Amino acid sequence: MLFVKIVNRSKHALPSYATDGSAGMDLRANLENPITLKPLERFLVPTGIFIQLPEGYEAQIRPRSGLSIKKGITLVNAVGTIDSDYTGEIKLPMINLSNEPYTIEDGERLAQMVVARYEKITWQEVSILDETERGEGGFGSTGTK
Ligand SMILES: O=c1ccn([C@H]2C[C@H](O)[C@@H](COP(=O)(O)OP(=O)(O)OP(=O)(O)O)O2)c(=O)[nH]1
Ligand SMILES: [Mg+2]
Repeated sequence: MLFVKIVNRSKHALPSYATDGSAGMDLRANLENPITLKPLERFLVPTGIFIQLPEGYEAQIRPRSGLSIKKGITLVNAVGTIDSDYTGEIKLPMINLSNEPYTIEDGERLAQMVVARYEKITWQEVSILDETERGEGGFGSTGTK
């Protein structure tokens, strides 16, 4: 069990796992007034949540699949990274990829947060890399279907 400090300045309950097996906790908009995004409009939505991750951990902010496929509402940065030393408010850079306006309501679940360990590396500079089965092949090198 990993304990993580959180300050909740939102009007909403702490983010929580929806089911025992959920990887992410849903994050809610914390808004004074609803925000309407026109097609292709972006807005940095506040959550009112501030967290302090232990060193060696990050939080990944990921889109919600339902909202993205049904409404075209997603994160403009694809996956957000919350650094362990970031103690500011978690914000959600949302974009409307549909061709209709979309109104974000206060308390709406817009994204999900997954806490993950990461490795810090030290470069070992070499002039040539080891041979592998794939080598430099990528971008469809194994076939298209
Ligand atoms: O979706 C996001 C992405 C980032 N952040 C916060 C936490 C993160 O630690 C900080 C910086 O994020 P990032 O490194 O992605 O942004 P940057 O554009 O490189 O800004 P900086 O120069 O502050 O690192 O912004 C969010 O609240 N939401
Ligand atoms: Mg950065």
